[in-house]
Amino acid sequence: MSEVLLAAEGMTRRFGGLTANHNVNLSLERGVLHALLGPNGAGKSTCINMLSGDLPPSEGTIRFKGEDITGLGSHQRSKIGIGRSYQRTNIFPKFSVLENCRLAAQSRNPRPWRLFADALRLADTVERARAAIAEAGLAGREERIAGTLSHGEQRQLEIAMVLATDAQVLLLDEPLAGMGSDESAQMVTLLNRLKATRAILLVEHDMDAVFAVADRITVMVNGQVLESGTPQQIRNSPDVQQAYLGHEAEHE
Ligand SMILES: Nc1ncnc2c1ncn2[C@@H]1O[C@H](COP(=O)(O)OP(=O)(O)OP(=O)(O)O)[C@@H](O)[C@H]1O
Repeated sequence: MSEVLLAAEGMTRRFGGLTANHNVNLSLERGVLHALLGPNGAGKSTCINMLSGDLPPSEGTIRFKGEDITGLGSHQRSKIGIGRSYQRTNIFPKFSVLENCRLAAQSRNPRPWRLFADALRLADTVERARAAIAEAGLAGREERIAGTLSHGEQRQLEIAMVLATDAQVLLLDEPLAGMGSDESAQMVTLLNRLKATRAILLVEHDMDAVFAVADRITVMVNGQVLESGTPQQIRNSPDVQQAYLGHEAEHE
């Protein structure tokens, strides 16, 4: 049985006269990697920003496990299990891998200012950080200074930081950006592993990777959902082909 964790209903966002998302319906299920595709400016980042709580929708409802969370900000959403990574790497480069993840794990504690008075909670936070590091494929790198990691490892660290918050929904904004083919392949393997127990939304430009890893694909154009379906349905969709060909033609 599918378990819908996060769902957007009629989600709309206007910036002045521009409608960046119009009546978007999207649902993310546990065990499913859902990719969001679309040409530049289609509205993908706006969509992910509304799901993460970084941006309030102008209209529509966002539900987590059936409950209306439209009014919650990103910090509150992180605490209930909705985590996101950003387009640009967002780590503390001078801190170790473990410290980065411990800070992320700590951010979920209800009273972080009591942390140092509470040895048990500290141990729990470190434990969670270590587990996240291992799950993201960085075991053995705990003491490395984050800024000295390779680009690919830094993106893995970003994911480890999201995992350290105990996120059940992962909203990932271009985790493959700037990666070479070996690094991309590793990230694809990692995403495949992570989706078994979580719901993932992946915004990504690398089509090969998307088709290799996605169970479901939604294509946005001009702020609207053009098509949503299995990779096979999307690949064969005349509307999607038209949208992408049309877009490429603009750049010729
Ligand atoms: N804060 C903002 N203020 C005004 N307009 C914005 C803002 N954020 C996004 N937009 C506009 O909304 C539209 C959708 O942008 P968005 O960044 O969501 O697209 P995208 O699909 O993520 O693009 P890309 O692939 O280039 O990241 C664009 O026309 C963009 O200029």
